[in-house]
Amino acid sequence: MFEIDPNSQANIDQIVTRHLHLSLAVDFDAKILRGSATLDLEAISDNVEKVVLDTNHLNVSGSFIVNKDGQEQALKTDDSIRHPVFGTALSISLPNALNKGESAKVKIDYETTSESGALQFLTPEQTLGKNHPYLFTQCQAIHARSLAPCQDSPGIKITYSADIKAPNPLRALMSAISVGSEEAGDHTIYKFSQKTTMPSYLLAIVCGNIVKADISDRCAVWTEPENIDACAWEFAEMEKSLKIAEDLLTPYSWGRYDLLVLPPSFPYGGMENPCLTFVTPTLIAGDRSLTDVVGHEISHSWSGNLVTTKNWEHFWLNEGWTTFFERKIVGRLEGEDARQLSSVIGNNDLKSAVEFFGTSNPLTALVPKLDGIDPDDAFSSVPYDKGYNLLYYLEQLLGGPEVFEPYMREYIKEFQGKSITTDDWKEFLFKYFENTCPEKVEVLNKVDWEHWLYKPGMPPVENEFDTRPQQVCIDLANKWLGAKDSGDYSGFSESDITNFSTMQKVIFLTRLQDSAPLPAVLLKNLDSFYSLTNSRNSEVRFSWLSLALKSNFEQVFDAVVDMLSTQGRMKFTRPLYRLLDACPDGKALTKETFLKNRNFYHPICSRLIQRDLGL
Ligand SMILES: CCCCC/C=C\C[C@@H](O)/C=C/C=C/C=C\[C@@H](O)CCCC(=O)O
Ligand SMILES: [Zn+2]
Repeated sequence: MFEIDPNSQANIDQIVTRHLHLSLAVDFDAKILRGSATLDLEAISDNVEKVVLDTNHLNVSGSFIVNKDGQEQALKTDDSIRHPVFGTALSISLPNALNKGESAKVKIDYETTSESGALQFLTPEQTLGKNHPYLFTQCQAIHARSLAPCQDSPGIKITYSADIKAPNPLRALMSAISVGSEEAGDHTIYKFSQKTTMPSYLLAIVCGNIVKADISDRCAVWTEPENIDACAWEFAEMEKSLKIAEDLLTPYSWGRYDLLVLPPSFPYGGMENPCLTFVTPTLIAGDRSLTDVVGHEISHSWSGNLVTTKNWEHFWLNEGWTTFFERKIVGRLEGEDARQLSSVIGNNDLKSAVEFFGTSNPLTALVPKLDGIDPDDAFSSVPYDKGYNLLYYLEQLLGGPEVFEPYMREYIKEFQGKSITTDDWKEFLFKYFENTCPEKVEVLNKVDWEHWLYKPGMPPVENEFDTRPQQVCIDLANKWLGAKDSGDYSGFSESDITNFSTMQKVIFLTRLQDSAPLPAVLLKNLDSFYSLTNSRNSEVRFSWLSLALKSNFEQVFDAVVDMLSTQGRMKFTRPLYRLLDACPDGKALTKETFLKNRNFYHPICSRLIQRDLGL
């Protein structure tokens, strides 16, 4: 326990799961899933007498060995080991010890509970259509154990199959290929198969009134019928991004790439569930200006889903590489200027994360220690953008894209299907350049690895991103700061930003935030010229409301409450609650708004906001 993975109690050093079969029924009245999990296990050491699985908030009614002839024999279990963060270890005694290479099939009958953190059951009024309930899961990082008993460590890779029984007319989908369905009275049983090995955090289920719009022969958008047209239009170019990623890396190996647009409480921008990426509806801007998140999730099909972190301490290998690939796609879709702007925004996010945690906080190290720590509590932009900055720095150091991109491809080929640590990554980096350009090893030996990988705070080297594409944003911000002093706002017009991309608007507003608090008259003029409060673009609206709250501009309080009440994406909700709470007259409104919306938010989001606000 805890040797290989500080966040799992499973005995993955003795026995591993090869395949998982889930047979579950969705009960919307009881708001639980009921059925069984069957694990094909293989001993990787001698004399293995038990299998210890991760569970959290599950009711287990029985564990059985399933013999070759399908006979089930009850097994003794012990669930006395309970960890406040990592859940209940389910220790199952095997009828006879297994030696290395021997296998066993174990079935656990169970049901989830109202405390299962992976699940969010929505009432009809929390959906768009208002007619049907809805269920979706979020398993990353360690919530799969509240969906099913499993070895809930990214160091274990499994194939899986499932049959999910859902009440008509609702439809179930999973992070797998749909392989048919059968009628069962007023229910339907949907069958799934995931033949590519993957970590447990990529298990995912959705069940609701969802329909599909095809984008290409391997891509489709799924969502409620009420917004299927808007979503199909918004994401019409995802096949193009998928092809760019394939050219950059290796052929796409998961079969389908579908996109599910969830109800607004979904806590993340996107979640890279294989075959079926989950995304927030806050990406629907009406002008395809927020689709870089889709580029991020597509990139996870290689970094994270094929080459996986061995445990959550090496999460940067998932997110740093994915952010790097995401920005390569942005560069090929919209030009190098866009990649540079995206890098600048990311660096600003990194600075905010380091400031929020504190520059000496161990969680701002690229590879933090997570003993006893819930990964959700450690989550921030650090693994994304400090990871990105390291890879960008290495690309420059080693001779640019023409040298680095071939290495990227070889890295994916080397480790696909595996779970690795930072040491594995670094060892291959050196080996690759020893073999291809030995003189580069000297360059690699000069990198301050200790600081980049293990020191908290900002990186030892600041990348020089191209400031030209952001200059127009900086100039406009300076013009507004000039007006602040002169009090003359006559020189502005809405056309100042009509040609700004989303990224340029975000950089412009972030630049002004650096000079906050700004006078109310300036903010009133800014909003009236650029109609920011009513922007349909969630990133622009979020940057504007953050700037206004940092200046205690109370006229935006209603718009802030509206944004906090109509979507649950933590990237927006957590900072907005903190900023509203910091306003002299915002405290009461903060608490009132949170208490009103806490059941609207996903459990992960509610818990983290409650912690942020000290409620
Ligand atoms: C290095 C230590 C930290 C390890 C944390 C691992 C998982 C955090 C757990 O909360 C899961 C996070 C899942 C994030 C999914 C999607 C994100 O890319 C979205 C980023 C923010 C947004 O765009 O909304
Ligand atoms: Zn990601």
